[in-house]
Amino acid sequence: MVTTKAYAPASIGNVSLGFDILGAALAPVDGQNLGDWVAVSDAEQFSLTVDGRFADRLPPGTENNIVTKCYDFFQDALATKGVAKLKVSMHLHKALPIGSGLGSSASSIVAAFYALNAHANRPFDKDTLLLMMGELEGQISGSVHYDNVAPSYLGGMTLMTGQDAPVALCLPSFEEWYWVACYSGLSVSTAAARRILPKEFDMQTCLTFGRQIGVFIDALYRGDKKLASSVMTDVIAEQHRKSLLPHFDEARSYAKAQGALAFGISGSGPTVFAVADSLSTAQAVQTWLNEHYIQNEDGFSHICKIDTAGTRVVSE
Ligand SMILES: Nc1ncnc2c1ncn2[C@@H]1O[C@H](COP(=O)(O)OP(=O)(O)O)[C@@H](O)[C@H]1O
Ligand SMILES: N[C@@H](CCOP(=O)(O)O)C(=O)O
Repeated sequence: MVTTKAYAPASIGNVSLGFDILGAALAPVDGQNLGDWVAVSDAEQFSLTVDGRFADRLPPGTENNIVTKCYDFFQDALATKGVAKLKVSMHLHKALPIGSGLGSSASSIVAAFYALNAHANRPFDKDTLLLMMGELEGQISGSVHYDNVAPSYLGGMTLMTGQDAPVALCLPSFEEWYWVACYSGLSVSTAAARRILPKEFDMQTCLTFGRQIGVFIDALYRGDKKLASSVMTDVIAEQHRKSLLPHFDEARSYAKAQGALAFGISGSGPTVFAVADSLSTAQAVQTWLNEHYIQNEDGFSHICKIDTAGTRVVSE
């Protein structure tokens, strides 16, 4: 029996300054995995099995799992191309908590499409796959956005173009930066956290948003860490979402007092992230978050670097 297994890393959507258009993939510095994996095996009949720390939080019923929806979507796309359907079963290892702000649904979606495409000898190119991933992410979160699927798939820090090809651009990132990600253990629905946002923003906010993105990209390319971190603030979502995140303001105050370069909500939360330029600062922030931000036994934190590899086929 041939099996293809793909791992897709967790990601930080928005990275504070780039609502829906900027994302970053995460790799814990201790070498642990932080992401879901999906295996595709030859089989006469489709089935989906699940395991992993957060498998019991998935909606009951195979048909309600986003991985099954990816399978259906992929088969339809093969049919449109005139390619025979795949005869496979799938297995999801659900390591990321649902509604965490770590791109949990994106991780499952990306691992599923990547494994299906690899198993089928890669009938779809990168951009076509990314469009499929975005479509499925949109089905689950209320609107199509690529800031989790793109970094999880491509690795690194990615900027969305709004085009069909290329869907996303890979940006440089600072190798020296540590990214502390702390999940509180609560669940925040991305769809609900999107519904509470205003439908329109004033001129000043639009100008700040555009200026920040422009300055950030320029600073990344010139290697100007100070300028890059100075524009990592959120003028779109944070003020509306932080009421969903107990101890958010205290966490930021502590992180900044310790010397963190930036602090914000990861995706729609409740995970928060801090950027530090030394391991000792990252560790101090992590210790505080573990003691004060985590709310229950589901919570956890990791000190990460940017995962530059993105989704990959892994062995059994
Ligand atoms: N494999 C899966 N991984 C994550 N969520 C899934 C999966 N399959 C179905 N779901 C459902 O999709 C929704 C994802 O919620 P969302 O708030 O977008 O999570 P996240 O922000 O962590 O991606 C939840 O209602 C969850 O039950
Ligand atoms: N740009 C999206 C990102 C959502 O990320 P998630 O990890 O919470 O699904 C948003 O901010 O709504």
